[in-house]
Amino acid sequence: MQSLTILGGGAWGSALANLGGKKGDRVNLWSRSSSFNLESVITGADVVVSAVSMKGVGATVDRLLALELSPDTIIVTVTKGLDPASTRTPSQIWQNAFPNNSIVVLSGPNLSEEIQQGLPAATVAASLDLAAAKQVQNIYSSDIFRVYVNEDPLGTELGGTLKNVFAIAAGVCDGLQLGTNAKSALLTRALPEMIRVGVRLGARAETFYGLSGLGDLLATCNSPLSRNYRVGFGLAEGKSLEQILHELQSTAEGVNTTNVLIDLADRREIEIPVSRQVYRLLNGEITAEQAVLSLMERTLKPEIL
Ligand SMILES: NC(=O)C1=CN([C@@H]2O[C@H](COP(=O)(O)OP(=O)(O)OC[C@H]3O[C@@H](n4cnc5c(N)ncnc54)[C@H](OP(=O)(O)O)[C@@H]3O)[C@@H](O)[C@H]2O)C=CC1
Ligand SMILES: O=C(CO)COP(=O)(O)O
Repeated sequence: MQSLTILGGGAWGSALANLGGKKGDRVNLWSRSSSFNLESVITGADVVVSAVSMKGVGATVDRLLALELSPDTIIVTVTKGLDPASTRTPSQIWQNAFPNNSIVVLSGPNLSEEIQQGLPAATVAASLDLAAAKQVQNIYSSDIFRVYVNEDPLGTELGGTLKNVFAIAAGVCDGLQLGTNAKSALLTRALPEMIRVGVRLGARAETFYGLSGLGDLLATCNSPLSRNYRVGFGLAEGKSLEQILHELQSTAEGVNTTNVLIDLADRREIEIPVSRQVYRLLNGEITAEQAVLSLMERTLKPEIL
């Protein structure tokens, strides 16, 4: 029996606590409002899963740094975001803070509401330490959750993070009722945009064709269960971002990710035309219709994949 501690009792943290308990492992679900203290659930944990949203990663890392976390404890991060100050990914932040611990990224097409209903899903546990990834694979695999492993944590993490920008675009596309052809074009052009960014940041291109990239792109861009999709849909309906986020009462990481991505792409001169229109829309510079028109009127070019 293994001891598993989930940090963050939001939608995904709660689902991961349920999934983790399927094999009889001991599971602790902790959030900052918990009555029990963090030290008691960290001590002796084989695996600690960080399921907080991006804005909580820094504070959660600091809390753990103040405690004695064993170097044998595997840290799993499931956050899909980018840090606005450093543009780093959550796994990079965790690895920097805990250089002696194995860091595993768990990411894939995993809409928490479907998983809470017991519907089947698959995901990826990725780490530079393959043994640690396999340990997480064994803990989480069940008859409703199939876990693959790979050794590209950055690519795995960036797939899940960047697709949120395109989920906003997909929500716009559906909200404006642009049709199946437009949606297909959007998703197909999104993938090379994700790969372009990922490869420049050091990820492997092929990772983006897997569950954590294309898989999560398809799930999130086609489901009203996705909060990022709902942001785009609301913008197409003419709602303000403030109103949408207020109604959502939950995390839509794509809003922050878009802003950080533009910052990063500007500094590194990476061409990200779809993301740029999402950025302009989120920041009130253009309407949803103008965003579509800008993409259609771009300079004609070969189809670069
Ligand atoms: N929901 C989903 O389907 C999936 C979500 N993810 C990713 O998982 C992450 C969490 O998402 P989700 O659970 O859905 O979001 P929720 O909005 O449901 O929950 C957010 C969680 O982050 C915690 N949190 C926020 N700020 C802080 C902080 N400053 N310090 C400590 N904890 C903080 C919240 O704690 P508190 O409750 O105390 O406010 C809560 O536990 C996101 O990055 C998301 O992209 C990944 C895969 C699937
Ligand atoms: O990442 C997710 C599914 O894999 C959840 O998507 P949202 O954060 O858009 O709800």
